[in-house]
Amino acid sequence: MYVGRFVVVGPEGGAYRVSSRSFPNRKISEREDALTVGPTEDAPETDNPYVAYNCLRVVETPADGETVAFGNGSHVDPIAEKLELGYPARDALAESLLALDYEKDDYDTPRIAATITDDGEALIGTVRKDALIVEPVEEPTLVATYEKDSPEAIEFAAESASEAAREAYDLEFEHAVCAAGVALTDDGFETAFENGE
Ligand SMILES: NC(=O)c1ncn([C@@H]2O[C@H](COP(=O)(O)O)[C@@H](O)[C@H]2O)c1NC=O
Repeated sequence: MYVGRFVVVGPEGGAYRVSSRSFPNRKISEREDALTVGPTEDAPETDNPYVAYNCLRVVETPADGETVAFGNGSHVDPIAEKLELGYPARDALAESLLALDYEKDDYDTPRIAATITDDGEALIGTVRKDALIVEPVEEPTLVATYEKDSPEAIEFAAESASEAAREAYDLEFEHAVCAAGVALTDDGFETAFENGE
């Protein structure tokens, strides 16, 4: 089954996977406190505005905590910036998803996102053409751009960021390209990525 991009999130960590039929020549790289999706050296040029973006950011909040935000597009930046300003995660997700709205491409591709605070409060969200959903999760939960476009529980056993990236990459959905993983540890959030090399 092809579900496009997806996030998995639970109170202890999560992952974001790029699956793509149209733009498979992409990889994740690390830049300061962000993981970024971008083209590989051999990727054909494109003017599609939706295929290069920060997919995961760890930010410090005014309350001296850390929160991680991840998702499938440019909305990850305003979510992270609002968290840095002290917005509740629910509001940062809802406002940013609604402001940018679903993608104006041939598929009306939904925007999907998740946040986890360092006290283990996890939220999942999506904005589709017909809905805005932001809800708390207590167990690993998946939302994807296509087919599985409402949050649903999923078995996800990863116990570290690199295991999360690997497990998301290996999930039985078609056209895996790359994946980012995050895990909450005693020292804060650790992140990792998997480019299938
Ligand atoms: N975030 C991404 O990595 C991403 N990759 C592709 N898209 C959008 O989704 C459309 C369909 O892509 P695909 O056939 O690879 O699933 C693309 O034309 C593009 O507008 C994306 N936008 C949202 O998921």
